[in-house]
Amino acid sequence: MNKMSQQQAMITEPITFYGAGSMAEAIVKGLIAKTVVQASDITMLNRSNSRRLDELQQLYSVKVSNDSAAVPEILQNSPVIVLAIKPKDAAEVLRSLGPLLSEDTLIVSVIAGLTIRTIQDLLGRKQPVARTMPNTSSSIGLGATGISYSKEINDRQRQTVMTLFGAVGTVTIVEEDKLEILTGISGSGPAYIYYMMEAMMAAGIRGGLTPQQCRELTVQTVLGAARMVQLTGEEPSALRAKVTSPNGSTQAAIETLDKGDFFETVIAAVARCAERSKEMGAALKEGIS
Ligand SMILES: NC(=O)C1=CN([C@@H]2O[C@H](COP(=O)(O)OP(=O)(O)OC[C@H]3O[C@@H](n4cnc5c(N)ncnc54)[C@H](O)[C@@H]3O)[C@@H](O)[C@H]2O)C=CC1
Ligand SMILES: O=C(O)[C@@H]1CCC=N1
Repeated sequence: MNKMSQQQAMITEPITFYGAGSMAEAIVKGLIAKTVVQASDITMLNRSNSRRLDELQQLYSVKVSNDSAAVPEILQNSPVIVLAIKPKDAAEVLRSLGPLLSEDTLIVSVIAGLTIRTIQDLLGRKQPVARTMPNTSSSIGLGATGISYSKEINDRQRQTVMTLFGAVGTVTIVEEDKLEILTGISGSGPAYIYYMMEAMMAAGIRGGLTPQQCRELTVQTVLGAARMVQLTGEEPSALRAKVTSPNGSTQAAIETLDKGDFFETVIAAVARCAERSKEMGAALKEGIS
């Protein structure tokens, strides 16, 4: 795996986000905050929700459209199209998109499970594709994005993709068959951490702390733990050992987690996430034939 951190270059070509939901907004918010792309170069599309588009336009000064008469021309004139729709909507969108593309239009997909091969089959052409798996922390510049490229992609397009996602966090290039397990760790991962935080806060409230106190203590604890791993370079297991006094309170807590098979349960959750991504991809592939 090849890791790269933030890139400072600018993207000067128009980018269209096909789908204007949580993930598209997270990326756009991060891009605008880093001024890597001018807001006037970004267009966000959805099917019908005009209120949502108005909100995005007001927040980020981007262009927006859900006008079915105007959308084909927007797509035809966009050298970079980011697919940010749900997997269930992907087949229909890709089939209609294929005939509108130029040979070198770059397709960037954030859709879980959807393979490069299926994207090209649905488009009906061997388009340059970057299959990516970002996460919602991109909105604050702390995303972690996994990327795999189709062989049709050129160096300039690779650079555009690196700039796009490097501006909103770290980028990890992987073989395409590793993107599902990567989804299990970093694509869906924020949700597991939030779930853990929900449980810690609930425990604190049950123990008599105020919700505000629980929130502050939990957030700082998670933030501090992540930064400790990052800044010390130590393994999480070594840092855990430093918190865990023999026969102390932490050991008692870890033993309780182990009774619930915590470690293996997390591994099973990541594996099931990866498997579900594959299932979603397979369903889209089956839809072709
Ligand atoms: N939410 C997350 O944490 C992550 C999501 N993803 C991927 O991002 C993709 C989008 O997910 P979310 O943003 O969470 O979904 P969402 O439901 O918030 O957004 C989907 C957007 O697509 C639009 N859309 C649907 N059909 C359309 C059509 N025919 N034409 C134009 N627009 C259309 C919807 O109006 C909506 O704006 C999914 O494929 C998901 O796998 C990837 C990484 C993380
Ligand atoms: O839950 C999902 O399917 C998407 C993919 C990664 C995060 N959210």
